[in-house]
Amino acid sequence: MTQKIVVGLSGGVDSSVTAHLLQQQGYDVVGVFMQNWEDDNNDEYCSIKEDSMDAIAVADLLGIDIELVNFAGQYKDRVFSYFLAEYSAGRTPNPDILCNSEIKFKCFLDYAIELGGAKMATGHYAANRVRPDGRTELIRAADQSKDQTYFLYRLSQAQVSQAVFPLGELQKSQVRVIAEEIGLPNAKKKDSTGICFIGERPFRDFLNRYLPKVPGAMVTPEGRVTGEHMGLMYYTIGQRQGLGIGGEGLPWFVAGKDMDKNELIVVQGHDHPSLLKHDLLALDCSWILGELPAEGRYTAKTRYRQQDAACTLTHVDGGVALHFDEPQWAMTPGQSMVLYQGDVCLGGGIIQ
Ligand SMILES: Nc1ncnc2c1ncn2[C@@H]1O[C@H](COP(=O)(O)OP(=O)(O)OP(=O)(O)O)[C@@H](O)[C@H]1O
Repeated sequence: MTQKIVVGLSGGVDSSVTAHLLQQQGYDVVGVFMQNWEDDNNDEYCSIKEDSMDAIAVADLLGIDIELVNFAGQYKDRVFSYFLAEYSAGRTPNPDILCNSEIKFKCFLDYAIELGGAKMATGHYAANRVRPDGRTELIRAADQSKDQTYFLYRLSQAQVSQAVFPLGELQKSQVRVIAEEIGLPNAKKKDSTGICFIGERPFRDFLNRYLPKVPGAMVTPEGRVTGEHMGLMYYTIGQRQGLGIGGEGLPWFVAGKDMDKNELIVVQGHDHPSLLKHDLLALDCSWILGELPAEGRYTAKTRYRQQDAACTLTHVDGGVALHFDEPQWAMTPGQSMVLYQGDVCLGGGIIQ
């Protein structure tokens, strides 16, 4: 009997090619399109309707069944509420990471099992491999420029071991060629960008719909007032655009927030010492193999689009401390530190 596999079909190129490749491997493929966001005002920035129609067209072309499922309630409770709480606390969360561990690889996985699938697959650029001890590890994608392990670091052993990532060995250019060869209607569709529920909409307007803005002073670390900020939640460490202070000398950057005084700390110059730090504390950690990595040498990323950097890990109460060989730029509270050993993604935690 052919094995059933449930594929997350987003209407994009990657998941469409994923479904096709699994068909070729002989699986009985079922597609599922998830709706994770419901907007009451049906605005112009929301592409869910269009994406679901694309997913249906792809399923039609491939000759597979497709189910539409709504996880918007779960998304609000488990991802969006965290997103708002973090912004209120002056931090910069990454909701797409939580969406993977709480929705795509939890609600979706449960649903896939209900549908009779022994496994679930997505078009993520990542791979997994069973180790000699029987546990499954998460591996970087062959296409280093597309690798998405950073977004998957909070998956548990159970989640990683039930996932299939057919694009892990391919380059994105090969995926596009396959998409054209099989005549996918969406072969030229652009990659999605940004946080999924915000999409291309203006970020400040969106956030202000949910959180009140409290303007305050913009100050240098020495306490000199340089202007007014529009609300601390709108700014992130390392931000240069939108500060409204120009004039003489080097450009200005956000270097910190004083939540008690409602002040935004700004410094002049990309390489100002308060933006460059050797040390990092990560709490609320999650480890793919189910155990805290031993103290020692690793590499780590503190943002997605970044080469990982050499560091030394030590254990601390409730998490890990990293000391980087070279100072890292604009490490941001609320963002994730993701730890690697060679090509293996070990997990990570939230930067404090
Ligand atoms: N709305 C959705 N419904 C079902 N699966 C989804 C949905 N959004 C994303 N996924 C799954 O998660 C994978 C990674 O999502 P991501 O948002 O990174 O997509 P992407 O790289 O733009 O891929 P794609 O080209 O397939 O949209 C997708 O390839 C797909 O398998």
